[in-house]
Formats: sequence, C-alpha cells, structure tokens
Amino acid sequence: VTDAATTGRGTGVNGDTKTLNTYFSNGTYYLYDTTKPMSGIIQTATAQNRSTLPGVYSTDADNAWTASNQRADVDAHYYAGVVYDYYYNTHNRNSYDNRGASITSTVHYQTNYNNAFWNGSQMVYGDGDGTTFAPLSGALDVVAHEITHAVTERTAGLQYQNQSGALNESMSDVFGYFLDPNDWLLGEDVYTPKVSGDGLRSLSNPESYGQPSTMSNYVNTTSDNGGVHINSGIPNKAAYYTISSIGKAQAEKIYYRALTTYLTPTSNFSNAKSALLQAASDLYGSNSSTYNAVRSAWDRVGVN
Ligand SMILES: CCCCC[C@H](S)C(=O)N[C@@H](Cc1ccccc1)C(=O)N[C@@H](C)C(=O)O
Ligand SMILES: [Ca+2]
Ligand SMILES: [Zn+2]
Repeated sequence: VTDAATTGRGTGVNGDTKTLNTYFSNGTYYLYDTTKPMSGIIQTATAQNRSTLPGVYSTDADNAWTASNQRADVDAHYYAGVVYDYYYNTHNRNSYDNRGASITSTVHYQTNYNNAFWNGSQMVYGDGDGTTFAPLSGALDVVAHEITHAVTERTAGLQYQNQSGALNESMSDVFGYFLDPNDWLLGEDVYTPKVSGDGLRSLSNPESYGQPSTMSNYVNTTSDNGGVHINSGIPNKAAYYTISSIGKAQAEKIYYRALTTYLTPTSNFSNAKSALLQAASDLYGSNSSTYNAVRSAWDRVGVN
C-alpha cells in the first residue's frame, strides 16, 4: 500500500492559491498534515452542512483542491498550519496543549452559519450566509481566534462569562491580530463580503463597531454570556495602545506570558493589568519603558 505525505494545491475562500500539506492513501488525497515537528497531525473535515462533528475527512481525487465547495476546507487547513507554526516558532508552544495535540477543523457546519467556534475538542466553521459572512475559515485572524481559545482553555482557563469571558474573547482577538497584523480589524477578510474595508471588530476603534473602549462604558448585560463580545473592546483597546507603543514583538511576548503564567479562570480586567505588568517586569524590568507603556495603556481605558 502506498500511503504518503503529499503536497497539494488549493484555492482559498478569497480565490487565492495555496500550497497544502496533504496525505495520499488508497487512491484518495486527504487534508491531513503530518509535517509538524513532534506534533500530532493537522486534519480538516466537513460537516456536509449538518451538525454532526467532526463529520467526514475532506477528500480530493487529484490533490488539486480547486472546487468552489472546497475553498473553506482549503483555508481552514492552511491557516491551522500557520497558527500551529506561529505558536511553535514564536512561543515555543507545541500545539494548543503544548504536548503536540492534533488540530482538527470542521467546515461547512450547518447552513448559512454566521459563526466559528472551538467546542473544547476542535474548531468548527460556518459557511456564513454570503451577506454577513463568507466562510469563516477564510480569515487567518478568525482561525487564530479559535485556536487561541484552546490555548486559553489549557492555560488561564478564563471562564467564558462577564469580565473573565471578555478577557477570554480579547485574548483571542489580540492573538488574531498577532497572526494578521496588516490592520487593526478582526474578521475583515470574511465579514460582509459585499462591503470592503469593514470588519466585525476593531482593536484601534472598538466604538466604530459598537463596543466600549473604557471601563466607564462597561456594559452590564445577561446576553452574550455577560457581553463577552461587547466588553472585550476595553481590553482590546488597551492592547491597541500597548502594541502601538512597544511594538508587536514585545507585546506578543508579554501577552503570551500573562496568558500562560499569570491569568486564572476568574481573572478580571484589573487582574489582567497586573498580569501583563508582571509579565512586562519579568521580561523587560519594572522600570522599563515597556512596563510603563502597559500601565499607561490600562490607565487610559480606566482599569486600575
Ligand atoms: C457558538 C457560540 C459562540 C462562540 C463564539 C466564538 S468563540 C467566537 O467568538 N467567534 C468569533 C468568530 C470571529 C472571530 C474573529 C473575527 C470575526 C469572527 C466571533 O466573534 N463571533 C461573533 C459573531 C459572536 O459570536 O458574536
Ligand atoms: Ca485582521
Ligand atoms: Zn471567541
């Protein structure tokens, strides 16, 4: 039997061509990447527009993944590999559990599903309805957002409600930015495909998308698990100030260290400020301009 790791070619959600790590077995090609060091595999499946997970492996006959209904599969697979490489190369983290866990993605979840999520075991992507969203795996910052939920779950464990939940969401957005730093927008590559230049959220200007950016405008609500997608604007704005001041290279070190060393399941915004300051102190000193930039950022969003 001639099983083998192979290299394929695919078309992404936005019509771009990508090289894919695939696998050939028994006459069929699979979105099954065995190339990562010490890690498990990265594998992509389709729910075939139903809700059963993980669904069935995405397959192709000739390793040219160019059909229109394969675009979401191509990007989910390719971007999962990009995010794996980021955590491994930048933070020396071997997959979301730091022990080489396999990364599984399922696309074509339900019909016109305008969301993506981590379900505790895998990533799941809807195709969008074509107006609000294009297939959500088509954006690297979305894929990074979802995998970062898995990292958070295995480290800080931030409870998905109220302030800890907004922090959880913010960490996913901030690492979404670190993966896709071309702009301060989140989801711009798949959000409102008929409208250009917008995103679902903005780190630099949360208000432009209906989020608060100061503690004084924190939204007390029972919906959305206590407004986790609303109040994330406050830590997101602090991240914008921090990154703008000290740059991406130092910021991502501080954020990774705070997330994996100091934050806990019940951390609130004030605890996040302390965690980031402690990380900045550990890495750059408590009298450093880096430390002072982090403190200033959180002062400016009104978190003491
Ligand atoms: C199914 C239950 C809800 C899970 C929410 C997931 S983690 C989530 O936050 N998804 C992101 C997807 C995303 C990420 C970055 C950029 C664009 C879109 C999200 O923000 N979802 C919005 C639509 C929401 O759930 O309100
Ligand atoms: Ca982006
Ligand atoms: Zn999320």
